[in-house]
Amino acid sequence: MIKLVTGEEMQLIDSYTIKEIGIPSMVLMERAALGIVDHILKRKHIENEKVFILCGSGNNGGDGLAIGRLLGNKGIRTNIMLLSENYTQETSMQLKILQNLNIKVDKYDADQLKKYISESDLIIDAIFGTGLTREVIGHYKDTIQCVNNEDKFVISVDIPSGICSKSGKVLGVAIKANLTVTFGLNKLGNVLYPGTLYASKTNIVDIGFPKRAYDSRMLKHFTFDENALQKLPKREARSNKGTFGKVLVIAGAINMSGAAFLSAMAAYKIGGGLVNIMTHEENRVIIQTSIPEAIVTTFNTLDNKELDKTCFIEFKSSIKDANVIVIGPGLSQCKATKELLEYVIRHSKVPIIIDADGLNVLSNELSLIKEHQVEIIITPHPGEMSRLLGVSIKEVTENLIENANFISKKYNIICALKDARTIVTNPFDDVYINTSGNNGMATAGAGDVLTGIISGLIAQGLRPYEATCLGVYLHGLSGDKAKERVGVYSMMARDIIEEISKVTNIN
Ligand SMILES: NC(=O)C1=CN([C@@H]2O[C@H](COP(=O)(O)OP(=O)(O)OC[C@H]3O[C@@H](n4cnc5c(N)ncnc54)[C@H](O)[C@@H]3O)[C@@H](O)[C@H]2O)[C@@H](O)CC1
Ligand SMILES: Nc1ncnc2c1ncn2[C@@H]1O[C@H](COP(=O)(O)OP(=O)(O)O)[C@@H](O)[C@H]1O
Ligand SMILES: [K+]
Repeated sequence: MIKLVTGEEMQLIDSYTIKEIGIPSMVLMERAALGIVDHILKRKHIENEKVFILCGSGNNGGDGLAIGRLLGNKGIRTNIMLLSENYTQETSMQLKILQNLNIKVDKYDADQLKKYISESDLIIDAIFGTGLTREVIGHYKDTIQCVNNEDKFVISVDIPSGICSKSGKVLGVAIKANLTVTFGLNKLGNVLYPGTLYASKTNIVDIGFPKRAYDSRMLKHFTFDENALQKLPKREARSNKGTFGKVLVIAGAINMSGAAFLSAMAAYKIGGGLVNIMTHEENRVIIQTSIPEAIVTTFNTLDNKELDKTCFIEFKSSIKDANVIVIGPGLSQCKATKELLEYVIRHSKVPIIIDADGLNVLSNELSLIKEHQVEIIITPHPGEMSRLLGVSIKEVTENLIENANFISKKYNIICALKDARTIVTNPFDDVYINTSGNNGMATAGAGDVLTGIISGLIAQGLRPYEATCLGVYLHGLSGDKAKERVGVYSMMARDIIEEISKVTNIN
């Protein structure tokens, strides 16, 4: 698990380290500067290059001054410009050290700035870090625009200047970096859109924050890297298909068998023991032919699109047998879907994953999930979430974490809000931010695959929140493998399924 922090949280970690532990601020700053210099010195022809460092008045600017000093020591041609005059204590001390060494530091001058930018090969952005609190205006804005207008390699110190460290939003204007080197823990702003596009590649350097400084805080945001594959459920040697759980997939109205197929296939491919598909009677043959490994039970609808109630006899025993239930993919928004959903919520004793049309039906009657007895996971995309919350899609996508948090808390459920950075929340404020996946996955059916993966993980015994976070991560990773094989243009949902085995086959 990789923790992520807001600027505010990082500042608390900074001040705990400095005030409670006693590591001097200047020591941290020196290590931060050394971390950046390491990256600069890795450049192939750095000895022939010219570096230009832009510094603000806060400690991010202090890092910049220290970088300038260390590069000067290495004989690298460096120009430094300070953009303002009300320095923090540390930045004043850094400036004093540079003065003692007779290192020139320019004050802001628009013409000189343009000259330095055009002369340099590498620009170091140390204007604002985690202390940015408001819109960037005036000569700061002009400076950032000047940098962005020239095609130079830019390294941002900690976070691209102009990006909000908590939300990833651009506060007016922001540096477009080629590389961001961040300290201690990665900042949310470097991971969330649009900030992540400005940060480009992000490297984290350890500057000596003691582990206790992180552990003493309730850090709620996290992400995964490939180490998360260790969390895959263990497969006992002495086992049978019952060991790995039973998934019930309630999916597929007339002519919509595809969604049921994709969810069920994904549930099998991730290791679920047995999948029972409950689908419309019309889909029986196609489903049985396309996925003979699945058990098929069916329901029928009457002329008015209500459910033919005789199906409840078989339905009851399917629900009783299942370890996890998926409901919604391709069900359509008819009365039957509402009846099925209501029945499942009332009678299930196992976790329920509600997706697609299950969510659309739910948005007309959220009271259905108010008094649920079991864990509920919803997997909306922004359109479905906007209907659930009665707000615009823009409001959803601009505040993914807040919206996912809100619905999780209000209804006591798990929410996987799907986007290019899917967010998974629970009622206890935990926030998983997914960084796997790619734009090839913006293809019909990719969401059905995700539901199947999550259900298969729950069937094998993972707890619902853990399964949802891991499922989202593995889904993205499978998409990344599919990108390598077929590329983003040709990727189809079935390509993601095909790659699940490559992702899980780790031993
Ligand atoms: N000892 C420490 O505290 C350490 C801090 N570090 C660096 O310090 C940074 C955080 O430093 P600070 O908290 O001083 O904050 P920043 O350096 O991000 O700058 C904040 C300063 O800019 C001003 N400001 C904020 N928004 C502005 C705007 N829109 N227009 C103009 N001025 C604006 C603030 O009033 C403040 O003076 C980190 O990102 C990191 O780079 C590192 O050196 C590691 C150690
Ligand atoms: N640009 C992207 N980067 C990463 N993941 C993406 C991107 N676009 C889509 N996805 C993922 O693909 C899936 C699409 O799901 P969804 O919109 O429900 O599709 P459908 O309803 O067609 O099945 C989600 O899990 C989403 O996170
Ligand atoms: K910066």
